[in-house]
Amino acid sequence: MSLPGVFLFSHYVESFWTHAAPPLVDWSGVPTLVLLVAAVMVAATALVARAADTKQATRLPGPPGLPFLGTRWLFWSRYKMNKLHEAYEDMFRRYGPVFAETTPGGAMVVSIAERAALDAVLRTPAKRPYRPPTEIIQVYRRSRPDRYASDGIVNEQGEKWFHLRRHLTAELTSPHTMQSFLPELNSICDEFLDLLHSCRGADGIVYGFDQLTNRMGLESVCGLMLGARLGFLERSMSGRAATLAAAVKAHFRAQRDSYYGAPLWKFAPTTLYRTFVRSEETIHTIVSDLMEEAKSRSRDSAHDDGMQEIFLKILENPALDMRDKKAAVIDFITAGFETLANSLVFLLYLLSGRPDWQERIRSEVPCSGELRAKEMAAAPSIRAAINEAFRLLPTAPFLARLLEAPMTVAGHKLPAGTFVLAHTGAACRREENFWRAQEYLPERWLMSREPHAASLVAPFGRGRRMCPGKRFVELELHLLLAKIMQRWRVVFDGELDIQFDFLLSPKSPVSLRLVDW
Ligand code: HEM
Repeated sequence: MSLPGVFLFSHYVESFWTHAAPPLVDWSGVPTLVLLVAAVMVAATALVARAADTKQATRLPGPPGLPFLGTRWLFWSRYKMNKLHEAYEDMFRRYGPVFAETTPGGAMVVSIAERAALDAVLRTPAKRPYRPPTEIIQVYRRSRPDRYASDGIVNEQGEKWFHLRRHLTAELTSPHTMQSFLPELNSICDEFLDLLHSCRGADGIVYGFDQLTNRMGLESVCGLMLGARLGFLERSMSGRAATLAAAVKAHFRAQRDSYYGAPLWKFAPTTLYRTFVRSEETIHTIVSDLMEEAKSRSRDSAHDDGMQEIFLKILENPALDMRDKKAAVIDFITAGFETLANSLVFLLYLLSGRPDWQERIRSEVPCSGELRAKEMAAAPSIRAAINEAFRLLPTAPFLARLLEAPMTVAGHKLPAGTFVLAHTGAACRREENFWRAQEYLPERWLMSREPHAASLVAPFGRGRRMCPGKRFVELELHLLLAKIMQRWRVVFDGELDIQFDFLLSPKSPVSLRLVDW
């Protein structure tokens, strides 16, 4: 989720609220006027800060911070919250490849897009890497000990995180599990193509392509985690799938707004906090139902196929609390399905500008039928196309870390505990790191031209907190691309509008054209 998106996390405040106490005072009686006054003050200070923008000197370059607001005022005035990727590009232009923001609490957040500094931060081996958690998730989950025994694998730290990671991800990251899931994955991809076919107009245009890819993401990640097919790819989707997809979207947006917006949700049950709670509860209810259904199916039939493996291993693991098992399935599904769907849209969008590379892929894959490891290994152009899409347009464009030890970055000494955003996506688009860096050139992965800083491409993160879904995603994207190219060439008219929903996402609805060869 990270996923910075998922994984751009707010500053960690350890004992923000106690576990048992309700997180929020009920301020329903507080006059709206107080909030209005606060908003006016915020706007006024933002204006003052703009005037001060050029005057302030900080140890690291960066925009000036204000008391109680830090540098967040920028995201309420100069920049748009749903275009944060552009905001960071602009700040790198203004302040250089290493600059600092400040949180409303006064903590420093250092953004890095410089190669040597990124290597220093991401290559430092850490046994329990600390990725700052999303505060709103943490606050909510700690207020519900009936449902959550921990903050979950995505947000937990230290030994608790290590325990969850060890017991929850061994199956998911194993090549053996992925190989046994391959036949099922082939059939999920085939069904997705049938759905695309049935939604295509006479001109080949598929309207709402992004929503269909979300359904594919749900079907495959739920299939992987719950060991059962759930019907998200049937022609008319159940209300449940649509509700789950909408809840996950709301969940990500609320995380983004809780981090970059006014932190009023910490003091009153604002609309933002209520929206977040609603989305988390909707996801919890639906996933609980899905788990119950999957459990009764596995009781009724003796499965020993690849599909059942992950779910049953998690369910049967005595080292895990039942609440952690449920939270894990929720976290895997929320971390997995939209990241996968967005990555597919970005990949096809970028490839639409390279009809020659589409032809090349088509010439390397068999005309039809199930794809096995052998056929996949024989199509290097597919891997190159995927690598290049992850380089140029990763759905998770930066990674969040807390430095474990003091470090010198671009000549500045950062103390242990500094919150760092490693902008691998921005670094990959810099000319000093890649030859013709702004262009989609899959060929660079088959015959590299200097500069070629391959280590900067980190769409799934780095080190021990790296995405456990990587192997699965790479397999699925490979299959999907091969199968789509077997059948159609992809045409995209115009530019794709991209926004920041705590992940880089295509602005919905997306239309693209699937043209028969
Ligand atoms: C294209 C798809 C995906 C992308 C781009 C992606 C990206 C990421 C990134 C960047 C991180 C943070 C890594 C770090 O901080 O070093 C992460 C973590 C994570 N991802 Fe993914 N992910 C994807 C799909 C999935 C899937 C399919 C699953 C589950 C089946 C998943 C589950 C997780 C979990 C549980 C974590 C937290 C791991 C931890 O903190 O130990 N992701 N992902």
